[in-house]
Amino acid sequence: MKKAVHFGAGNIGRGFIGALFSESGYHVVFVDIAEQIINQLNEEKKYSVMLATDEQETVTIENVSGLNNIKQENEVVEAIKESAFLTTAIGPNILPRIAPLIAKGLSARVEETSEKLYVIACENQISATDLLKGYIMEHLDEAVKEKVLANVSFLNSAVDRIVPIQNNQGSLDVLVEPYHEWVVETTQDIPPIEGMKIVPELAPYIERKLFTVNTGHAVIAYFGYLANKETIDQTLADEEIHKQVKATLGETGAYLINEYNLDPEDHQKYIDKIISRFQNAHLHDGVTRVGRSPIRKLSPDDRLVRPASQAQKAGLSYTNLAKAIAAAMLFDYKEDEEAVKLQAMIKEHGVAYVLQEVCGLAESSELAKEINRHYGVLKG
Ligand SMILES: NC(=O)c1ccc[n+]([C@@H]2O[C@H](COP(=O)([O-])OP(=O)(O)OC[C@H]3O[C@@H](n4cnc5c(N)ncnc54)[C@H](O)[C@@H]3O)[C@@H](O)[C@H]2O)c1
Ligand SMILES: O=P(O)(O)OC[C@@H](O)[C@@H](O)[C@H](O)[C@H](O)CO
Repeated sequence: MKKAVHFGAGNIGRGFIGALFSESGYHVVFVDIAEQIINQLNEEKKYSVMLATDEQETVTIENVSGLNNIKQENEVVEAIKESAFLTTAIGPNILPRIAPLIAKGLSARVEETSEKLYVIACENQISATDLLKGYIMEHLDEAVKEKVLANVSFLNSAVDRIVPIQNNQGSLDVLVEPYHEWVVETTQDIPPIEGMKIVPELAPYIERKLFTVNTGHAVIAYFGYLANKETIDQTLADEEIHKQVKATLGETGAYLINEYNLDPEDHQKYIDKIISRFQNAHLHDGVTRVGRSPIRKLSPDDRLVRPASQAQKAGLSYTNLAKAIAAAMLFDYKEDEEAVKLQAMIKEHGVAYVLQEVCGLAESSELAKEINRHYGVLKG
């Protein structure tokens, strides 16, 4: 049976990418540090993916197993040697940590076979696979690098499916929204995978996805958190926040339409569809999950700062994005390591310092001034 090795047996790993490989006739080897999930995958050899709809349709995902990347390095290397695809859904910050083991696997593989391997990072980050490739290259010597570059294709991608934190401790089953989109950038002929869409240029797809789905999500999460809401759908029921989301997506929309020559009517339909996805009450998607890792979300190329600075450059409105950035800076959720770090930075050095160090915005920039103004108002 064909094999795919997937790093990260979490929500997107089991609920989306791993499921698509299994449905496409692959045996999926999940690699993770979560011992319990790995043991369960090896014992149960299957799990269910349930759709968050009234009917709760369920699909059984079979041909799965698990490996622990800390305790089973050699087995992971073997799996990399035997696989046609290597994918990740582990979080952008974790990619540098798994790179040494992937490098080891690729080194062993290219010594034995010149069969193509496709490496695809499925993270919410622009050029995540290119970044992963860079981290891997740091661990390869020159001769091996050449072979890896000849036999391994590194493909960027955009992934879209809302998978909340699961409320079923001890079970491998995953509740997911019905909608999904996986776009992979390549001009090569690659083995077909159910649900994978191939495009020659990813930029319009990933920017449209990140700056609509993830920007909208972030706005709901940060304003919802400030308003003591628990879930995304509950927050969106608040009229003021709903208006704020629409206004912010109006700003990212104007930038996207301008940048990628999108049809404004089609883009409005895309926004409406996404807002309806956020309203799915079956998901119980927490504002603290969606707002997680605020330092990552406030970085220059992510869902808030990049569309705001791009809009500013294009002479478009960015005031609602600036307000959302200010709300993100007030996310003081104690169980989120990055939120704690961000609050400590603000307390010690002030907002202007954080805008410079985290968001890459000079104090003198109009955008930084606008964010600072909103921060003052929101903080009260
Ligand atoms: N959940 C969603 O709705 C969604 C949708 C699209 C994209 N994404 C992206 O997918 C990625 C994963 O998100 P998720 O929601 O599935 O997160 P998750 O926390 O459910 O899954 C991440 C998995 O990675 C594992 N992990 C963490 N550190 C590791 C390490 N050093 N070695 C091996 N495994 C490790 C964790 O144990 C966990 O099982 C993120 O980049 C996220 O932005 C998520
Ligand atoms: O995964 P993050 O932390 O980058 O973003 C949180 C959510 O916006 C995200 O997981 C969405 O649910 C997902 O991107 C939908 O496709």
